Amino acid sequence: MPVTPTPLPTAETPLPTAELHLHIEGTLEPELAFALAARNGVRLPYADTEALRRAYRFEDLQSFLDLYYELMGVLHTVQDFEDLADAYLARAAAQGVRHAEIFFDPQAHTARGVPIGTVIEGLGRALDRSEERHGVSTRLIMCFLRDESAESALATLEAATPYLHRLTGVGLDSAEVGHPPAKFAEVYAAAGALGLRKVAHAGEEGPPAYITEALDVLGVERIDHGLRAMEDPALVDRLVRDRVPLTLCPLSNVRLRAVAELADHPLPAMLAAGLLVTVNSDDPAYFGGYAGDNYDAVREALRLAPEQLRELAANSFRAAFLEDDEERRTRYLAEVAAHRFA
Ligand SMILES: Nc1ncnc2[nH]cnc12
Ligand SMILES: [Zn+2]
Repeated sequence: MPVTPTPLPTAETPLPTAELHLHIEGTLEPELAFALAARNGVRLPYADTEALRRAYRFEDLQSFLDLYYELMGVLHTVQDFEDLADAYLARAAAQGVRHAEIFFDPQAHTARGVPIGTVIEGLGRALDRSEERHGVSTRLIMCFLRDESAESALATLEAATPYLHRLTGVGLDSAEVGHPPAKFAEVYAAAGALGLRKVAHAGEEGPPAYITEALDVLGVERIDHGLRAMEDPALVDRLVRDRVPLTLCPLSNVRLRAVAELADHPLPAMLAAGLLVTVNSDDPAYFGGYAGDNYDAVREALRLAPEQLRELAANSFRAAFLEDDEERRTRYLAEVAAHRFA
């Protein structure tokens, strides 16, 4: 019987990373959307996957969110959510993701009559098998929709209490401008009292003051995006001093026109300022790439050096909610340090 030699790491081995800013509903590829639509008898207002892909032209965050919420109408059963998460984990693993902290938007499903238990159960099934199937460790973060009421967020946290063992933290997403973090002070305090970790989107389209408010009023430990922090030097000093991680999403920023083009992205300036920045994919099915694609794109457009890419990857593991498994964090960091680029 011939023995298959263990392949040596090749130049193509992807950089090992943690993905910390990923909306699972934003991983719904057109092919899976049509398959689930057929399975659930849902009619999509697009002729085929190509017609749907052609709709992926966004003016801003809201124009994306309109399609994002429409398309998730194909998700109904435990199996649908399991299939969605499993497909993401397979793609992420192929691009070097070793650890994924996954956002989901329960209110977008409960508003359509899908119980929160269906969502968490389905995602949980995929996450339970992720290490064995894909070699990816996972955490689950439940997001509140900031353009819904504070009462709705509180009711969502209450509805999630039977599933607390599945949740690592809470987040805040959806339309940012006009919905400042302080609106959600009560639900964040309640989540903290339940032992949940706290993150929030801030400074994607909203002003730097929303970042300050998320830190001061909500007590968040990481800022999702934080792109506009650079407009406030005192805030940058604070974020550097307190080692507050920022989960940047470069391809998302271009698609949603937060930056004109990738070459204009402030990521190199943020690294140079000493900020703990990470690279993530946000909604990869919509924005043209998964985690590894985002690393490849910034490497090329911003001419990042190997040590800068390793720094970004190391930051992702430093910023991960891995306090319950420091041994794993150390192992991942060693993998990053040992990584050699082509
Ligand atoms: N980039 C983003 N900003 C805010 N909410 C979101 N929900 C999904 N993607 C988002
Ligand atoms: Zn996001």
